[in-house]
Amino acid sequence: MIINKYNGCFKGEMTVPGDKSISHRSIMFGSLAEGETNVKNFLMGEDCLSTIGCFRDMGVEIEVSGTDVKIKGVGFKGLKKPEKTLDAGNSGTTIRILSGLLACQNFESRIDGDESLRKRPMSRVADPLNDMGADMECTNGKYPPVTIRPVEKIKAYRYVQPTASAQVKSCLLMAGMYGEGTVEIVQPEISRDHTERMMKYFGIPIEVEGKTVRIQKADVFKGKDIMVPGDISSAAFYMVAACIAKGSEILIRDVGLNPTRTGIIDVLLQMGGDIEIENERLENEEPIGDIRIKGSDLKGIEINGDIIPRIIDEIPIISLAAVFAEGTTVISDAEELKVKETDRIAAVCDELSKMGAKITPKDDGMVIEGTSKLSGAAVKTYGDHRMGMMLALAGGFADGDTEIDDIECIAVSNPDFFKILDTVKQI
Ligand SMILES: O=C(O)C1=C[C@@H](OP(=O)(O)O)[C@@H](O)[C@H](O)C1
Ligand SMILES: C=C(OP(=O)(O)O)C(=O)O
Repeated sequence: MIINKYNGCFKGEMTVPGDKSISHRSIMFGSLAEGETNVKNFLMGEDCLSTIGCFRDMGVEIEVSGTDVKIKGVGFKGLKKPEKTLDAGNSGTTIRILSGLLACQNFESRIDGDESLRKRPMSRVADPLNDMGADMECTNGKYPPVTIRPVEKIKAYRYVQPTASAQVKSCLLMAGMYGEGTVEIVQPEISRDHTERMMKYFGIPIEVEGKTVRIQKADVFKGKDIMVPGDISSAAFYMVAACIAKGSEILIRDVGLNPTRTGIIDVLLQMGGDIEIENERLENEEPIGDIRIKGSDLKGIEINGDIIPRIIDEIPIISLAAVFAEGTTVISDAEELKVKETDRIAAVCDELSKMGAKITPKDDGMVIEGTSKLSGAAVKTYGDHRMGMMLALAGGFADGDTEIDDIECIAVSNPDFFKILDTVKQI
């Protein structure tokens, strides 16, 4: 795909598709509930469709109409043995959280994914699950496909997480629902807490105390209606575009504002961004509101420590904001980027460098010297949706044309990325 330089700014209102993390979890808990769960504003992105596929393969009836999803819950113990290997596609969230659930079923299962997923570590869930008494086997000790066999029982367990990860936490919470005693997870920093909130919403016995989360064996729970807020990780791309382009003013309505996800707002404010939150409210235990962003002069900052889990998926687009900021931005403590859909430290640095950015990788992040200038180049997404969307915007701000090798990957989290951008683009 060829991207031409944008000549104007961004003005107007938009909504973004439903939150990916919450959409995944709505299928998981809706399937395990008794009776119907109706989900509105579900993200019809490929990752969430993979989760739907996995539950359908385990006998759950799931009807999709537009962005509405009706799940006919089979109950806590009602999943059926899949006839084939479950396919998590490109989705780390699907394969990791599902592993915790599959570990507690009375049937053997196998779950696999695409070429990118097959390179992502599964030992981070297999090791603690096996310590709890599960029987999970990874390929070459570490990777998908994984095989999970039934066991007699899942034991009480306390796990101190070496790295903040909502996928690992959620996986263990899933297993904890079926366990014989308390499962306690201690987080180094608080990662996104959508699982905890959704468990509370469904009446599952979960307890949160600071960085510690505890779960007891769950009982039957009933289906509920779920309204999925807009995905702040998708909104982040438009927020940065509006910050960079002078004269812009956009309003993004109905975005999830869960404090474990709003690091992008904090980072942009600290960089000098002009951002206001309006119309804040709570929908099924999740905060939601509207975000107003105006074009502004950005400055470089240091980004590290406990904000990292709150911006983990936003770092590629924050890197682009840093290119258009005055001064240097240093991102540290972000080693986790190396095990996403691609190594996002290397990919961001290599591709933005091709466009003339002054960006240097380091072991746990990158250093970006703001130059406010990019030149069109031939760049690669590595099949990573967040790289695709970041490079598309980088191309719009670059002099000359930018050629992106594979833009299809953006369908993983925002199939309407360009359509939404066009609604606010001023020429
Ligand atoms: O639980 C989730 O929904 C997610 C957790 C994060 O991964 P980690 O748990 O690996 O940090 C994030 O990067 C991913 O996009 C979604
Ligand atoms: C890392 C991501 O997703 P997942 O881990 O679910 O593949 C992402 O969406 O940026």
